Amino acid sequence: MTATETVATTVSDATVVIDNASLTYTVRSATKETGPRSLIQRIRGVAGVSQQYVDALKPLSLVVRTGEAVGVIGTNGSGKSTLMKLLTGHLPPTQGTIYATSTPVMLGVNAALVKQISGYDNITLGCLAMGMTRQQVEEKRESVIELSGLEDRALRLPMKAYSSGMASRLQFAIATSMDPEILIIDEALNTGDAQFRDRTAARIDELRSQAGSVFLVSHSLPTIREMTNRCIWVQQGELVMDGDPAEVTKAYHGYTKRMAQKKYEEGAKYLDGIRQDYVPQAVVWS
Ligand SMILES: Nc1ncnc2c1ncn2[C@@H]1O[C@H](COP(=O)(O)OP(=O)(O)OP(=O)(O)O)[C@@H](O)[C@H]1O
Repeated sequence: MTATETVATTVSDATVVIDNASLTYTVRSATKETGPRSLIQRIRGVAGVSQQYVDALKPLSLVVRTGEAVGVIGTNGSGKSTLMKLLTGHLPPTQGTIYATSTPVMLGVNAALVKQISGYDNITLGCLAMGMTRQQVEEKRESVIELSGLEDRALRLPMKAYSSGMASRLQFAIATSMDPEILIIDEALNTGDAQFRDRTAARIDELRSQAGSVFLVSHSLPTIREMTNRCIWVQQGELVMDGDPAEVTKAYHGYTKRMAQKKYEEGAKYLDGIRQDYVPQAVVWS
């Protein structure tokens, strides 16, 4: 990294501003010490626990503007989910600051729906949990049902009887019912069928056109190309590329292909080249 590009940030068009934010996890684990001394120390809480630090995200800055659907790619463990958790406020950054015009709504594999109650009841609960009034829930109910694409018979069943694709459909319909200004989709599309993917693509376009922003974390490069208009590549906790989805996914594929062929040295060199070309952003308020 040789230079830093200054990004003038006007409040009028930015939905998310990440200003030099990083995240280090602290992992505590039991050590393998044995013997009477270590037992006493353990009881006293002064030994037997070691602490490790994982730099999941190195300091990064990013400005996302209205109308952008940002694809987030990177190999396993590269820091994508950690970045999304910072955006939603599930984790505070170790350093730096994150600003958002409204709280991002996360639609992920773990989105909370209650397995024991029916799809219909989950619509009510989910919408209420997102802050709707009873009247707003009733007004939205039909559109949520329609977007989910689930039939009356399925919606009457407890959610524990749903396939993962059916659950994803319902999660998606509930999470987007509030027209969130910032929507984060973390791998939730992987379980859906073609019809669900088409509905999702249409809904993403709709949200973007209402001056919102969407983040889409996915390992599927065609999905990223199809559904986003900007793509960031996070690798080993670092933002290494940011740009047109076709270009970024092509470069990423160049890296993963080499690694899959066990050309590790060549892959590392290739990644270094990508890193060198990336001009990090620095946020300056104007
Ligand atoms: N709760 C945690 N405690 C400690 N380390 C963690 C925790 N969660 C993630 N990590 C570590 O942080 C790094 C980034 O993980 P993260 O889940 O953000 O990656 P990811 O890009 O989303 O991966 P994947 O594609 O596999 O979902 C990894 O090294 C991971 O081991």
